[in-house]
Amino acid sequence: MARAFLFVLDSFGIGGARDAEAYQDLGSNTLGHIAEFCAAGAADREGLRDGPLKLPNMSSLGLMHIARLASGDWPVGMPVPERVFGMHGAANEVSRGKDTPSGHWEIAGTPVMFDWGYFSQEGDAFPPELIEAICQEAGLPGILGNCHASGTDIIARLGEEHIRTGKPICYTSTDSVFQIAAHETHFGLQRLIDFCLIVRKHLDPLNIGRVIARPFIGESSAAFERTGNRRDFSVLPPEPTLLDRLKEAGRTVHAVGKIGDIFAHQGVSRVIKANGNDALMNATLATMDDAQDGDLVFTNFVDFDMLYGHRRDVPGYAAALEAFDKRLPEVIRKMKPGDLLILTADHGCDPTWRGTDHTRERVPIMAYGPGLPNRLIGLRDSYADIGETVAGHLGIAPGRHGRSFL
Ligand SMILES: O=P(O)(O)O[C@H]1O[C@H](CO)[C@@H](O)[C@H]1O
Ligand SMILES: [Mn+2]
Ligand SMILES: [Mn+2]
Repeated sequence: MARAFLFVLDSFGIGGARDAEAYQDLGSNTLGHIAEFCAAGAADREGLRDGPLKLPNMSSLGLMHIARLASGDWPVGMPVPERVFGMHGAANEVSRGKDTPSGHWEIAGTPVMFDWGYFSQEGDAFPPELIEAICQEAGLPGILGNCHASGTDIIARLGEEHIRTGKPICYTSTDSVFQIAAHETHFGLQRLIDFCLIVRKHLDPLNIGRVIARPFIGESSAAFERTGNRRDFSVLPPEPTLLDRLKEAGRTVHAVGKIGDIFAHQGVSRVIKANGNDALMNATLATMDDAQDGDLVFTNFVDFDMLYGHRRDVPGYAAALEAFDKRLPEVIRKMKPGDLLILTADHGCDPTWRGTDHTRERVPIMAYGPGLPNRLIGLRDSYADIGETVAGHLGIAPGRHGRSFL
C-alpha cells in the first residue's frame, strides 16, 4: 500500500489522439513539436536554455518510448535510453472537453460524459441578460471584453480602461470558462472574488465548468502582470471521484497547487498552495514527508500550461520541462518501499499550434516505484485507468470506470 504521488504536468500532451481531427487538432503534439523546435535550434533563448530538449530523468521513466507509442515517432534530437524503469504508456481521453477539470476528473476515475456549455465565438461572447443580471447584483456599471481572448493580451489591451471605469474584464476561451480579470488594488481582490461567486451562481443553469478570477497588478499596459492569487470556481464533479473515495476510506488527500479548486474541494483533506512550478515542487516534497501510509499527494504543475502553452512560448515550455526533469531525483529520493509515483497530463497545449487554446492529444503515463516491474502498459482507453491504478495501489474498492494497470 504505502503512499501514492500523482503529478499532473498541466498540458504536457504527446500527440496522437484518435479524435484530434474533431477538434481541428490533428497533428498537434506538445512534446513532439517542442523537441523538434529545440533540435532545430529554434528554442534557444539567451540566459534560459539552448540546444536539443534534455529530459534524461523522464526518458528513464519511459517518456521516449511513450512518445513513439502515442504518435509513431521518436521525439527529434532526444536520446533513447537503453534501459527504462517502471511502467509506462499513454492514455486517450474519453471526456469530450479538452479542458483541465475534464482531464483531472477523468484521471481521478470520473470521466465527463456530458457536454459542457460554451460561449459564442461570434459577436459578443456572453448573453446580454446574463451581463445585466450579474452587473445588477454586483452593483457594477458594466463589463469590458465580452469575447474569446488570451488572458495576458486582454489585460494589456483593456487593463487601463478597466482601472478608469471600474468595469471588470470578462472573457472566455474554447474551454467552458467565464474568466474575470480585475486589478488587485484598484478594483480589489476580495471584490473580484465576491463577483466571481455571483457569476458562478448565474452560470450553473448554463452548465459552465469554471469561473476563474484573474487578478493582476501594475499601473500601465506594458507593466500589467497577473498574480498568484488566481482562483478557480468549479462545478462539482458529476460523481464521487477517487478523492472522495479515498477520503471516505479514512485516507488523507493532500491537494497541492490548484488541485483543490479543480475538484471544488470535494474529497480534499488538505490544500497546499504555491505559486510557480519550483515552489510547487518544494511544496510537494515537503508534503511527501508528511504523507502517511494509504495517503495520496496530488499535485498540479500549472506553469507548463498557463505560462508557456497558452502563451505559445516554445523556449519557455522547454526550459520548464527541463527544470522539472532536473528535480525528479529529489522526488525519487523521498520514495519509500511500497510507494507509487505517477506522472501524467490533463490535455495538450502545443505551443507551436495556431491560436492559444488547448490541443486534443494523448497524455503520457509514467509510473515508478521501488520494486515496480519495468514494462509497457500500452495505449489506455481512458485516463480513468490512472485513478484506478492509484485506487488499487492504495487498497480501496475499484470505481465504475477504468482499470488498474498494476
Ligand atoms: O489565456 P488565459 O487567461 O491564461 O486562459 C487560459 O486558462 C484557462 C484556464 O486554464 C483556459 O481556459 C485558457 O483560456
Ligand atoms: Mn490543464
Ligand atoms: Mn489551460
